[in-house]
Amino acid sequence: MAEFTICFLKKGDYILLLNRDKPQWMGAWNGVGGKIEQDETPLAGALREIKEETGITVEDITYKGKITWTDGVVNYGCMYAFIAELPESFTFETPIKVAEGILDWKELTWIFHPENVGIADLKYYLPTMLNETANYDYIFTYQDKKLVNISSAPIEQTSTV
Ligand SMILES: Nc1nc2c([nH]c(=O)n2[C@H]2C[C@H](O)[C@@H](COP(=O)(O)OP(=O)(O)OP(=O)(O)O)O2)c(=O)[nH]1
Repeated sequence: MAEFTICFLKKGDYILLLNRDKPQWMGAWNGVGGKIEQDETPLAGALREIKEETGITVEDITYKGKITWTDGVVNYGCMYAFIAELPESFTFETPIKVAEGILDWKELTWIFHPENVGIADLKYYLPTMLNETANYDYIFTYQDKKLVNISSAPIEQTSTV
């Protein structure tokens, strides 16, 4: 089962999102992240992808839960989600073109606007991750490439990755 990370770099009411040049979520705004390498922990993978895709070294990063993709029978992949808080004094000029696409700071109200058709499926899990200290295991069920069901259950508060 392929394992990925998805990371949200947050500064105040803004999140640094990536509009990807390639699948998955090609052309849509999403967190940064990628495939976890062999013998790499999810946290190490998240820190590596953040550095590779943005050049930023984060210090304050928190594991926020796991999203598993299933067809209802077989789990075919998952991603570990992280939020990294950046201090108000941190500066990173955007928009900026990087190897994977375009990085830009996006305001939370823009990201979660009901008319916004340009974002990945983060509206289903990111609000809870931003607002709650509890972590959840999310199960996303796809049929014919369409998301047909989402369920979530709390993860042990002490869980680390
Ligand atoms: N595979 C997959 N990734 C997803 C989905 N939804 C979602 O937000 N993602 C995220 C997880 C990763 O942050 C990103 C996909 O990463 P990627 O395939 O570009 O991985 P990578 O950077 O290691 O790519 P590569 O160098 O191996 O081509 O998209 C999904 O449904 N499937």
